[in-house]
Amino acid sequence: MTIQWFPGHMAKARRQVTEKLKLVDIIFELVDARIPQSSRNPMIDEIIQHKPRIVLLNKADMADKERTKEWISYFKKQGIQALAINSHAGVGMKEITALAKEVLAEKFDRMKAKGIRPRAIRAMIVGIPNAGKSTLINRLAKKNIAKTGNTPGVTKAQQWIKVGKELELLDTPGILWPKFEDQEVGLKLALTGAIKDTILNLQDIAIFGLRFLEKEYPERLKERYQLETIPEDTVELFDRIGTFRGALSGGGVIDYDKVTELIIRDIRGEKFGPLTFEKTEDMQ
Ligand SMILES: Nc1nc2c(ncn2[C@@H]2O[C@H](COP(=O)(O)OP(=O)(O)OP(=O)(O)O)[C@@H](O)[C@H]2O)c(=O)[nH]1
Repeated sequence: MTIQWFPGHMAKARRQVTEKLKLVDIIFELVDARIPQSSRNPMIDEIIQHKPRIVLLNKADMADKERTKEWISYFKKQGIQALAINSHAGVGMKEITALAKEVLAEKFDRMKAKGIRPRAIRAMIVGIPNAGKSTLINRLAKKNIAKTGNTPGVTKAQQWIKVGKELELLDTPGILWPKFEDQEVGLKLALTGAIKDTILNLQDIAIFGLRFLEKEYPERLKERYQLETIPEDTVELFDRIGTFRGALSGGGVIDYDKVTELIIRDIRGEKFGPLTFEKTEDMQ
């Protein structure tokens, strides 16, 4: 969450994923279901080459269910299987193995036809910081962390986590960078807590959040702050929210810093219900 990405870090992160690619049959690309596009690494296709993959839309509990369905169809249209999960509560865990088996069925059938003894599917999780990689690994691991240095082709002993009989997971995920140079992507990453607040102007984040709510979920915005109408003027909107929530400074005037913080906290804290900040129809 505190990573500052510089070209050197990016090259190293990429190398680490590339090195481990040959150890696994499949990549689990973990994204945040609230921002399925902005939480992806911009070079992911190039990095993982033709390795089979599944996109896991994590934190699905915090995302708009209808939009999540649309994103799953979107990925499928691109030829990528996708699944909504909640690593925190352990929802969708069994489905991960089932889907991996489905994606790899042909490869494993071919291995069987050649007389190769059946083995567990080997997988690695990759994703940007805060996507939930550790939470997912812990959830899948339970207590089944097994050290196996005898995997053919493994020079350095890798820690594999056994997930049932049919899946083995590398215990260290690949951490990749987001497309942070895009201002809107940055704002979405900040609103979902994926990047440090200090990188962006807090008021910009709050305003982006409010205008997003106004456009996509106006009733929820009105209800939360008891607004009959949503003022076009941002200062007026802040004033109305600040007055309603009593975000005042010592002298009784609106404290815009307090208003900013409470808006961001409300959005991150699901006070507007489950939200998804991007739509498949906006993809070119
Ligand atoms: N609501 C919800 N929260 C989740 C879920 N998965 C992870 N989280 C939370 O998201 C935050 C980040 O999770 P981590 O597992 O630390 O993320 P990470 O990808 O390992 O992060 P880095 O170590 O920074 O790369 C934590 O506060 C988790 O509790 C989920 O499915 N639902």
